[in-house]
Amino acid sequence: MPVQETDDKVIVTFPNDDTTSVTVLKYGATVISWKVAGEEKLWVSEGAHLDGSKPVRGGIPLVFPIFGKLKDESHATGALPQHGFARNSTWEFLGQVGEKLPSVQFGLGPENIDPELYKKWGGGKYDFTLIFTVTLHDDALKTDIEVENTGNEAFDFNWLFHTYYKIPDITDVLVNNLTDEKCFDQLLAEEYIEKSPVVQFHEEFDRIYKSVRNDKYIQIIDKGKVLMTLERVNLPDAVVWNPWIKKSEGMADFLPKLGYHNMLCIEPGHVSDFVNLKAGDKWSGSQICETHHDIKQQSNIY
Ligand SMILES: O=P(O)(O)OC[C@H]1O[C@H](O)[C@H](O)[C@@H](O)[C@@H]1O
Repeated sequence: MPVQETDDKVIVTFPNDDTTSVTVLKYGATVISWKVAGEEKLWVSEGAHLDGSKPVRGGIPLVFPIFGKLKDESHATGALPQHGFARNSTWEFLGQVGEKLPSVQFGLGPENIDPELYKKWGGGKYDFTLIFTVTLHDDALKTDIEVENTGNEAFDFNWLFHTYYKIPDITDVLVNNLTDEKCFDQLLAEEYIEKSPVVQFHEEFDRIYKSVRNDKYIQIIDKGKVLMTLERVNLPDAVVWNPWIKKSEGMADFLPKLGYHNMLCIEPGHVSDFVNLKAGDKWSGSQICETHHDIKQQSNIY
């Protein structure tokens, strides 16, 4: 069976190869596993709550309509909790939409959100539909989001795929193609131009790379070998995050405590400013995570 639905999740396997699969929890429409030829590509904490009591620590949580926590209480998203409500609402499974490349869809609207939480977004005056599509390739995973404003008022939102990759060891990996990009360092609260020829990790890391051209690949390279190549469609920003020792100690659901060695978040999104969606309009964005690729070194000079 290429698509199997249980009470709380949907499991999709590749035709004639059940070692390649993706599992999506209905809670948050969170991808909690993606295996290629039996090898897990995503990191999920051993302490993650998968019972709908808390956003999942790992996999691909979906961030909407706010990234982080806005300090400006007067903005319509100002009262929302960190990363909004998409990751902690139960989405509707809409069914299978592709066969050769198995594809499934999930939907979220105001009726699926805890009313108290929904009210925190502009007092509950916005009407919207989110359609999340997950497509399994033999060596890649594509996730698409479409946001439709089905109400009468324009609204502002952020979108982000908060993807946690599983890696052998953070101290051995580097990320390329971010040189000369503008970034906002969330730890220093400073904006500057990334000057490192490659991004490496030896302490807590939390940067929003802004307006990175979508024809740029972002690659995770482990000791000279490409682990993952990321392509983005209509997602200008990329957050790169590793909590390192102290921050992971402070997260009760982050286990084992040394787990930061084995994870790296690269999160494509539209977060450095808001998308303003007029009544009746649609917006969409995609991330494509590919496991096979040569090193693609790209600069900002072209
Ligand atoms: O703990 P969470 O709410 O899941 O957020 C986890 C992380 O998300 C993003 O990567 C942010 O850039 C980080 O600042 C934040 O710590």
